[in-house]
Amino acid sequence: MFSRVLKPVAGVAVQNGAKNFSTTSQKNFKVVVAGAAGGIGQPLALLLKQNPLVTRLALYDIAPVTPGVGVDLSHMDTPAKVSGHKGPEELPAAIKDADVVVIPAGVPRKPGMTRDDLFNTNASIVRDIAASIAQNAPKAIVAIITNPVNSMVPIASEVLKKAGVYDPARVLGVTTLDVVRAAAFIGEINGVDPRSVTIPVIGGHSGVTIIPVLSQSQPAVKLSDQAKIKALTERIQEAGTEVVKAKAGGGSATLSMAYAGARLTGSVLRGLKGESNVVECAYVKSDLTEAAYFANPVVLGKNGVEKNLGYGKLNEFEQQLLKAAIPELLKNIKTGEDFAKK
Ligand SMILES: NC(=O)C1=CN([C@@H]2O[C@H](COP(=O)(O)OP(=O)(O)OC[C@H]3O[C@@H](n4cnc5c(N)ncnc54)[C@H](O)[C@@H]3O)[C@@H](O)[C@H]2O)C=CC1
Ligand SMILES: O=C([O-])CC(=O)C(=O)O
Repeated sequence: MFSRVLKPVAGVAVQNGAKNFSTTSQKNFKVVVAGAAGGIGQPLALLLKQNPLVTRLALYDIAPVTPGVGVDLSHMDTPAKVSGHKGPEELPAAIKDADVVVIPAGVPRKPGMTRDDLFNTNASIVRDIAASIAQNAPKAIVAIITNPVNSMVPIASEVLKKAGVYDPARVLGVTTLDVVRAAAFIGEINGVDPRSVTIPVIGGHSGVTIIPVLSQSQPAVKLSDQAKIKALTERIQEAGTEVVKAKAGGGSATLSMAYAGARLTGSVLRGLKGESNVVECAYVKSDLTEAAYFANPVVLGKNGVEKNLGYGKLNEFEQQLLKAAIPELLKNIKTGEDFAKK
């Protein structure tokens, strides 16, 4: 069951979950990457192949190269057994008995597009993968990278609900890249190792729904005036677009996303293994605000989301950001739910 949602607490610290992969694995985990041949999928698989908690790594994609990506990774001298699965007929075998399914399947943005512009293509991709999870690994933790995340998580949740296997503690939208970026930028400003920065980013994963809670940064952000805080906030909100523009038609963030996805997956596995105090921001089923799904720090445990830590105290500027985010989130969630209910 989804754990009770706690009242927002002040000054929530977000651990840098990827830093310490355990070397004494107490359990063997099967992880599936759905969309494994893509810009995110391949480096994500490369990173997961190095995680000692992963003993089976199943790569799924519709691209013909997928089995070859599997063969390539299988030559690495790390324990995880790799399998490659190509096309919908091989989806059930890929998903079967998975502990975690990470989904970066779907199209990325090109300059001038919003994440919402990806909805029409990506909605059915996520729906079909979720349907296979319902049949073949109903207890798996599902981590959705595919955009628009704000709408894809409601789609997967509705599909699992229809199949009678929905557990809100097991469906996460991956917002880790927002946290990673916020820490990178703050590290640069403060002149410290970004891995020593803890910063919650709450709300969702697009434009105004991305709310970096800079007032809770540890260490405090060394910016003197509000105009600079506003500019940093906007940079974090638009960081995805910064990459899309820089790649000039060649796609969106892939390598930093693979890093962030491997960190989130590693944290999910550490929670499943029974490690305590594993905290990450993720976009989850929520009753903290009007929005039925909301991102903020959560504790990951043996059944997925063990505890929702809330979003703590927001200053006046951050409260305004939250106010701006909610209508957009409500719209994105409705779009996803309406699609899934069709
Ligand atoms: N949550 C986040 O922070 C981020 C999300 N993204 C999103 O991740 C998604 C993937 O991005 P990239 O890897 O750059 O795209 P990509 O185009 O390089 O790779 C996508 C892969 O999905 C595969 N695919 C397409 N339809 C499929 C299906 N029905 N079943 C299985 N696989 C299928 C393609 O064959 C391709 O290999 C995009 O929607 C992008 O917007 C990207 C960056 C950050
Ligand atoms: O911006 C995009 O389209 C990809 C993405 O979600 C990100 O980089 O945050």
